[in-house]
Amino acid sequence: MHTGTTLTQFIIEDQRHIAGASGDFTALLNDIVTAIKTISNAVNKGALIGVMGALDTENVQGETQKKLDVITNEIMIRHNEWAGHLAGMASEEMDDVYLIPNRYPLGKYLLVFDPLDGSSNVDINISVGTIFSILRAPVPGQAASMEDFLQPGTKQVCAGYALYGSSTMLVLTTGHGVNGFTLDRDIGEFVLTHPGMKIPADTREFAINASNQRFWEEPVQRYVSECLAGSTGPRNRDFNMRWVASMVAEVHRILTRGGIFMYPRDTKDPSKPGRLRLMYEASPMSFIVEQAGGLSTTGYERILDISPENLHQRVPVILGSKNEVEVVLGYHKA
Ligand SMILES: O=P(O)(O)OC[C@H]1O[C@](O)(COP(=O)(O)O)[C@@H](O)[C@@H]1O
Ligand SMILES: [Mg+2]
Ligand SMILES: [Mg+2]
Repeated sequence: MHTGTTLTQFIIEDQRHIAGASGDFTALLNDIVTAIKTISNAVNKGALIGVMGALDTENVQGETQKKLDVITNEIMIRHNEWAGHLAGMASEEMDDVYLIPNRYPLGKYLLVFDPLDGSSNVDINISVGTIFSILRAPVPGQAASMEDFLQPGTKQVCAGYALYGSSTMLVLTTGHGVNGFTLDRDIGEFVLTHPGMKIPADTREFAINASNQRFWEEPVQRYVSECLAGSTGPRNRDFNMRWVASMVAEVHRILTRGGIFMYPRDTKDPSKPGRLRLMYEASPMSFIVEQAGGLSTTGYERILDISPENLHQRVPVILGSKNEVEVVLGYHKA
């Protein structure tokens, strides 16, 4: 598909090759895209419309919610609940499954999302995003239970993220590679600008929150200290470091120029095997990274193979350039 193609045209063409495609998926994605455009406007307007700052409420993870965490969650719900494509929704900002109101028909898909990723950055005007994953409802047309959502990442029909940065971009996969679109506000359409995104296999750029160093396991301690030793150490080359504290921005950088992103298991809070959530952060990002030729692991297993036990389960995440992730994997096996 040539650059300049709109996202709507792209998806229609993509789905044309799927036998028995009913158009439901295309319509669902269209609703998600409308929600993302609405979120992009709200994030972009920021203080102008009084959406900066925190609320005195906490989400199920015990995190203080930002106003925009709740506003973006509402926008995703309102744009996706009515059209009859979904049997249920789940989100970082909602304890349980969101049941589609009786007045709307039920569909054959499930939508899981992180409405605002990187929310610690929203008040300081650093890139944030939205992450989403689409699964099939085990029983189409029937209200989904929590168990219906607990499917391994390999079962995803589609995964994507929106990045609200200097430009608003949408990057997604339906299992046929990864494509990036940029929002042209003049025509109100996402336009294909980054066809067939591929992660370079090698990199000299790592991303990790170094303030957690004393809690890391030995394999990660070793990997990071060797990167820091650079050309004076066993890796014989210098490395650069980045940490944006928005997973969407980190993954987008890696899709664009390579790199390795790590939020590994640490001993900071033994009850938490990681910081990032499987269903609406690690799984969709792993589908995208693998479709772009990268690797995504906990250090011990492929993230897409994990069978979820609950909606808000956390996992360690190590993803990015294939050859570099394999170095870290090797240290976990050593
Ligand atoms: O604050 P830390 O430890 O640097 O963690 C940053 C990580 O937390 C997150 O912000 C968590 O996501 P949410 O903002 O959606 O809760 C990730 O985007 C990011 O990679
Ligand atoms: Mg997040
Ligand atoms: Mg979030």
